[in-house]
Amino acid sequence: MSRIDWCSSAGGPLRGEIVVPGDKSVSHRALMFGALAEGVTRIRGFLEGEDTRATAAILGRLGVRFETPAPGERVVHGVGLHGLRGSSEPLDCGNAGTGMRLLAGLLAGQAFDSTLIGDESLSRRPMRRVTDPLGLMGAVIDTNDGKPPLRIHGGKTLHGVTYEPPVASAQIKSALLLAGLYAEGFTEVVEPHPTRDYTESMLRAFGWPIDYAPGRARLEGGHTLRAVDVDVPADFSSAAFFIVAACIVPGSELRLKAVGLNPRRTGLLAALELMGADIAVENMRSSGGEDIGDLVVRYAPLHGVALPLDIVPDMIDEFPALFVAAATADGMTTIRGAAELRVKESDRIASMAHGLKACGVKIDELPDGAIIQGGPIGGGTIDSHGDHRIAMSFAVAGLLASTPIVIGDCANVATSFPGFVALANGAGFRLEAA
Ligand SMILES: O=C(O)C1=C[C@@H](OP(=O)(O)O)[C@@H](O)[C@H](O)C1
Ligand SMILES: C=C(OP(=O)(O)O)C(=O)O
Repeated sequence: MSRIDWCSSAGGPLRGEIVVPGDKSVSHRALMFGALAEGVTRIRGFLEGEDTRATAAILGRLGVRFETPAPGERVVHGVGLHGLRGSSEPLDCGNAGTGMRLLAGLLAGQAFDSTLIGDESLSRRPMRRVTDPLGLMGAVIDTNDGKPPLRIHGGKTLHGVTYEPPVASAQIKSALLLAGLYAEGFTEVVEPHPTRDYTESMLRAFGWPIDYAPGRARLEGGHTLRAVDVDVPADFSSAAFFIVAACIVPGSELRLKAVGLNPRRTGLLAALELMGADIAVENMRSSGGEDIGDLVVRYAPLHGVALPLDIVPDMIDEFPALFVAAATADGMTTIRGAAELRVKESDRIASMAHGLKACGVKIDELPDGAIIQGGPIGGGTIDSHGDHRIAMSFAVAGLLASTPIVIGDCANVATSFPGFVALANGAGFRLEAA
């Protein structure tokens, strides 16, 4: 990947209507369930990001045929639960933790061996959180001291377990449920806090019997998946950068259309409302069992808060953007209970703290969060640490900075948000190549 640096200058207000790209979590899962189903699955609104394309490429190596009638569309020719064929080559998940952890569960139940690899960032991320419980089900997976590559031994008989993950993680839950499709008996996951339930809802839509309620999911192996079309909503996590931008730049009024509003994703709205934001949800409707709606975000002065612990898992990918909102708010914001941020594409607490300090913001790192003193933001040169969400968050900070913010290493934005720069500049950002 060639290096890309950005320069974000004071801009705005943010005006007009935008549609952000399709949801990453839903796109990964639609590919996987479409591949394992009997019949043809049509996906609309598919995220053309590097993470989801890596998952499609892996499934292609395993014998699944895809068509791309137009950008954002995929036709998946399902091979059935036992129709994948092995690949002697390593399967490259790129930057995607979701891709690797879900595929680990899916591949643990196959008759063939597989090796999952990832880029430098993914190769540093913890995998025991999935390989240990998959091991309890009878899977055999070798790791590099708990990190990728994952060498998954095929031909193992899996059996269902009841598992209580130590951290709230939809990736852990989903890996176990995917392995559970191939296991004898029942697989049950009981979570410390409910996480996004796309795996459960999509399994049901594809005809697999599953019992689930927030925080609990249970299924039995040995059924069949039947192809069904999937409409992917716009990704709330991508919308988050524009939501925060419109909240903090005076004079803004921005409509984000048809955004996925799964309640396990929208903690940022609750956090910003506590801080004084003016965000309205309009045209709320249901599509494929998911809530979607338009968000109308108007500028309002924000004030600092002590973030309630129970909304943390519902906004786990939105913290870098929230750090920026807190840095511009009046007063102090305290974030706790978010240690998971340290094991994302970068250590997001450290990345945000270093970057905000470089822009003159007073921020104290905590092991599981930060204390941020809001006030004016200065310019500076910061490093995204190759993390898409850090890069886009500092692009938002640049809107209010007294001098430009130069953001290093932004190519990874293409993993989750292709077209970010053009969409941002169309809405009022002043973002250019540095
Ligand atoms: O299941 C998913 O699609 C995801 C789950 C979350 O990770 P964890 O399961 O590690 O919390 C999130 O951070 C990631 O971007 C997508
Ligand atoms: C954490 C993220 O993704 P993943 O775990 O799939 O790499 C993210 O997109 O913020």
